[in-house]
Amino acid sequence: MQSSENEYLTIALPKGKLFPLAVDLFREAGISADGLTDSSRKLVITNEAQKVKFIISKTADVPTYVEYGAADIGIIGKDVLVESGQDVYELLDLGFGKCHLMMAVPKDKKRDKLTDYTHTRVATKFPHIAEKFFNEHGMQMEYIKLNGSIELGPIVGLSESIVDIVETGTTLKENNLEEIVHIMDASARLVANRVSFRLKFDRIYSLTEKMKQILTERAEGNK
Ligand SMILES: Nc1ncnc2c1ncn2[C@@H]1O[C@H](COP(=O)(O)OP(=O)(O)OP(=O)(O)O)[C@@H](O)[C@H]1O
Ligand SMILES: O=P(O)(O)OC[C@H]1O[C@H](OP(=O)(O)OP(=O)(O)O)[C@H](O)[C@@H]1O
Repeated sequence: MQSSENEYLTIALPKGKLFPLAVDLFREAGISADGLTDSSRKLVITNEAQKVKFIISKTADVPTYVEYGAADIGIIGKDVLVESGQDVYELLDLGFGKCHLMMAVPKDKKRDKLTDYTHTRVATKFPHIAEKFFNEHGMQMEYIKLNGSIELGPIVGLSESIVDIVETGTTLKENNLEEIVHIMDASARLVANRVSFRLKFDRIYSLTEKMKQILTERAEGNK
């Protein structure tokens, strides 16, 4: 017999840039809850009629809630998902939150080729992705983990380079940095806990199909 907790679909949403986009998508898919707004300080928001609970989490923690089953599904950027190394089931590329991860250096300190940076310090919020990338290029690096404003690293002499997200390129430009190598593309993903996906298959599958349909209609509307 299922426990009453299993009657709910628990959804982990990241605070920050993806939050309003994720809320819009769920609303369009027919799932919402009173108080699901940017300004709310409530961490769990329940819609009893729909048997849905939203968990509002720090961005980097969404994959953890989903892997451990504290949330059945979640929305998270591919960058954060890969960095976390967490074992979740990736259901859908949501197409928003598009950006890419890259390495950048101060414009006036560019070296001739990538391998010329071997053994230098790189500041990043994504040390695992960075290390994998540099290892693949046979480069040993020193990684300095920062939690934000990564571009400061080379400006204040903390590191020679950064590995970070670029969306419009404005932050790089305003800080006299230049992208020297593209590492990976990213966008928001719908993910599921592997056990929840089996136990709550009908609900999760029909929600995924509904979202697919919405994304297709949005894409056609943009043509
Ligand atoms: N310009 C951008 N800057 C940062 N992230 C972006 C950008 N464009 C798209 N994204 C995507 O949005 C996700 C969430 O970004 P956001 O800045 O809200 O998170 P965060 O800075 O990690 O959160 P927190 O402030 O809680 O540490 C990123 O992981 C990435 O996938
Ligand atoms: O190419 P752009 O459009 O300028 O966007 C890129 C910037 O956005 C992100 O920072 P965020 O706003 O998440 O702040 P943070 O530095 O605190 O992580 C990222 O780390 C870059 O700094």
